[in-house]
Amino acid sequence: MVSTLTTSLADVASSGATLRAFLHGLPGVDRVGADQRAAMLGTRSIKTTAKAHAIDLAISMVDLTTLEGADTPGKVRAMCAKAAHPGDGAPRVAAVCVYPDLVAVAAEALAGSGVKVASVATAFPSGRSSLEVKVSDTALAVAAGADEIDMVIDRGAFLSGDYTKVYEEIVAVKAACGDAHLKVILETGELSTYDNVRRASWLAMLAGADFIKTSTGKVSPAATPSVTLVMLEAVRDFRDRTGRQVGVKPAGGIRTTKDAIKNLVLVNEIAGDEWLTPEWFRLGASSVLNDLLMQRQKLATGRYAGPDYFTLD
Ligand SMILES: O=C[C@H](O)COP(=O)(O)O
Repeated sequence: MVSTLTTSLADVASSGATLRAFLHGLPGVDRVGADQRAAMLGTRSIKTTAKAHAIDLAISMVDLTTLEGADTPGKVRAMCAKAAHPGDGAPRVAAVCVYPDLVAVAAEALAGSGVKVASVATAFPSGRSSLEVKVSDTALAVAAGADEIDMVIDRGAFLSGDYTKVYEEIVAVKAACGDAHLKVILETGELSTYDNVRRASWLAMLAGADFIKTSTGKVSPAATPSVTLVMLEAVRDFRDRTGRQVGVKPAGGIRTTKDAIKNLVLVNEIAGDEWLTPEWFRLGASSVLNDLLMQRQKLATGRYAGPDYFTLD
């Protein structure tokens, strides 16, 4: 059954018309219902023992990120040291995410640590360049040691209905990734509607995304609970239909332990606990790790450490 459906989905992209018909044939998202459900799940409280486990799980899912024009090799090395050994027995994070020119620095600093090197690519964050440049950006990052590539979709093409262009770019970038995993950033803050978030999620998955990611962190709103919910529904439904599991990465604006735990509740309730591992769920964030470490220490000792105890990101 699954293979028949997979085959029919493969045909979906055989022409622009069939792709459009498929994406516009997806059920519409009930915006009010999605907002209410996300808000309701965000109020769930968890017991202290479960909280300690949730904090460590969240730390292990962090893609510790720096994407600033002012980034230096020194800053990236310091981040990598913290990513691999956050301190006080906390688990290592999932990945360090940097611009392509800093991949080699991160790869050297993280060698043997188990922490992956992720690189944004494809003319991040706007995606406004030729396909040739995007593919080369990707190939260079992979050659420098990236284990994971975070590409952006062409939002202009998507919003003007040129789904084939978006699809073909993802397929080409996926090919340039080789063994590296591909995360496809939808930039949901520019997609206007939840229906578009659902369509872009399916488009990325059909084209071969290993992960779908909400945002670049450069556009607001970024990873709202509602868009994460819509994307979790999409990966759940995609797996039901094809048998292939795709990961989810909310990114941008996730700053506190509360934000992180709300995301874990969403994953558990919407996609299911098979997504509750760093293999299938990531939190893209520049500063949440410090708060997770502070709350972790508070739970263990009953008090907060001084403000200079944790290195600043
Ligand atoms: O992918 C991650 C984002 O770029 C980080 O955004 P943030 O600085 O809001 O945590």
